[in-house]
Amino acid sequence: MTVAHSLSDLIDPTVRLVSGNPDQSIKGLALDSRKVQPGFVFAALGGAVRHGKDFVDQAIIDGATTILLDDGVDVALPDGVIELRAPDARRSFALMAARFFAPQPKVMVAVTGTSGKTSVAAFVRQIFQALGHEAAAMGTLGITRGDGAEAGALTTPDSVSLHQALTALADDGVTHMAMEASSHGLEQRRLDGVVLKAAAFTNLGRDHLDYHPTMEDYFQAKLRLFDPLLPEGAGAVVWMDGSYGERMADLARQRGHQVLLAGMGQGDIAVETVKPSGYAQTVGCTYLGENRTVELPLPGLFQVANAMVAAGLAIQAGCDADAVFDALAGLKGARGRLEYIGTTKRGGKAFVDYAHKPGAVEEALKALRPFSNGKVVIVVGAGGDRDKGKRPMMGEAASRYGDAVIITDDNPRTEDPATIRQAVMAGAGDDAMEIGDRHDAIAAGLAMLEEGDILLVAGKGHETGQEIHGVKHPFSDHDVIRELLDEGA
Ligand SMILES: CC(=O)N[C@H]1[C@@H](OP(=O)(O)OP(=O)(O)OC[C@H]2O[C@@H](n3ccc(=O)[nH]c3=O)[C@H](O)[C@@H]2O)O[C@H](CO)[C@@H](O)[C@@H]1O[C@H](C)C(=O)N[C@@H](C)C(=O)N[C@H](CCC(=O)O)C(=O)O
Ligand SMILES: Nc1ncnc2c1ncn2[C@@H]1O[C@H](COP(=O)(O)OP(=O)(O)OP(=O)(O)O)[C@@H](O)[C@H]1O
Ligand SMILES: N[C@H](CCC[C@H](N)C(=O)O)C(=O)O
Ligand SMILES: [Mg+2]
Repeated sequence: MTVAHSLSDLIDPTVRLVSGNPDQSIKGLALDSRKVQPGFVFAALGGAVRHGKDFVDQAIIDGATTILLDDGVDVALPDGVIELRAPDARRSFALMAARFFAPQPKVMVAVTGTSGKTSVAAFVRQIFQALGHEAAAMGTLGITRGDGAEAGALTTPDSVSLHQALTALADDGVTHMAMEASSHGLEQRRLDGVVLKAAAFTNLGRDHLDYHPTMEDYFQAKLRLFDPLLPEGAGAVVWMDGSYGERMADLARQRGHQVLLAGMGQGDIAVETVKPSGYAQTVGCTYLGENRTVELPLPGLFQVANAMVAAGLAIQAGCDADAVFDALAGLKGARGRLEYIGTTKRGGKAFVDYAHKPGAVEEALKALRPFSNGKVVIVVGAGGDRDKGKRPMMGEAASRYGDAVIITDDNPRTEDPATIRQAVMAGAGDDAMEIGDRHDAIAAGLAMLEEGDILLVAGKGHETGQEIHGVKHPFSDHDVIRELLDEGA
């Protein structure tokens, strides 16, 4: 439940009141002038495309009583409007949202990394649930509670929507929460003000270099989860196998966190053996030197990593380690993550996965290889209006780790689909096929399967749309495969 607050109760010490009355009653907060209502604070912030200062006049017409601005931004406000200034107004605004919408669920954890966030958050939510807690997850799949999900537009929602949602969940009895922290969300301070018990890092690989100027900037955005978001001395979990694990762990330790390391053959949670049996895996691991065996009901080595990170997060959040490791036997994969859909009449198996970056294409293909007695076919494309540099790298990973490659469209958005496909083809090599229409590409992939072969349809996972020339058409890899199998593929 939200009530009006006095402005002075909402602002952190870095905010300067330049003009106006600090006892003013605040009715709501908006980052976007189009959401302003009478009595609101409007934060006029610089964005990727525009600057909120250009919408201040409209916000005031619509009833904003208070305007929050970064220091140094040149805007003259009319008399009677309360002016707030801050060195990092985006952060101050998120902290304001946290105070405005309190309370939050009592136990919250967050995970960041290029790949694995949705899976880890889903696993932590399931572990919390198995241990008897009222739990929810927030991320790419929206807000998930029990088996139901309420879709959201972003992995990490803007700070107002996020804090409002947390409070609604807390008011509705949710005590335990697992959240995905995207690099955009961390950079844009969308999660600032969330009180975390523990946080985790999975890995860092090529993605989003349209938004972050360099890999180092991308790393620094991820680091914000450990510093400043995670309170000093709290529990951190770091998956050590990637090239950034050690550095992230060192920085987390320097910040004073209790760092739990996890990895293949290394760390406090060390995976020693993995034996696949059907689509499940028996994992032999040690936790603080003690041997454990986990029956993980999921295929793929990367899911072992995600399950171990999830276990670490739940333990760092205060759960009993024995109960946590027991709970791993009941995990279900997040929708569209290495999900088996069905078998063709000739005996080839079709999977859907959300691999839409080079490292994920590699991992997904490696994960499926043990299930194939013959070839692994991949249908894949790259998204429009996103990191262009990853396109040939995705094609390269597809042809290196797959036996046959079909390049298709995956949300070209406002770009020319053929141009995107060409960029992916450039990395995939001459043997790759190009079939723009995704339905036809999937049909061609299924038709190539013989007994024991595998088809991986990569990139869309849970998605239910294909955005072409700015228009979103209904499309689900899952449904298309099912239909084609039902029609006799
Ligand atoms: C590049 C990016 O991340 N943009 C996000 C950002 O917008 P922005 O601030 O840069 O927007 P802008 O258009 O430049 O506008 C500047 C300011 O003027 C304001 N404005 C603008 C127009 C107006 O009429 N009135 C007004 O007040 C805007 O509200 C904004 O504060 O802040 C907005 C509010 O939080 C987000 O909705 C928006 O997400 C866009 C739609 C988006 O597509 N983001 C994606 C890339 C994203 O964030 N993805 C990550 C996950 C990626 C992954 O891991 O794969 C995610 O967390 O989902
Ligand atoms: N630990 C991992 N290491 C490498 N690849 C992974 C890992 N976990 C998942 N993947 C790959 O990344 C894909 C997306 O997984 P998931 O949705 O869990 O990650 P995410 O970080 O939430 O991704 P996004 O940022 O796109 O939401 C999977 O379908 C799989 O191909
Ligand atoms: N959160 C990611 C999802 C990408 C999914 C893929 N299907 C694509 O459209 O590239 C993004 O917005 O970049
Ligand atoms: Mg995700």
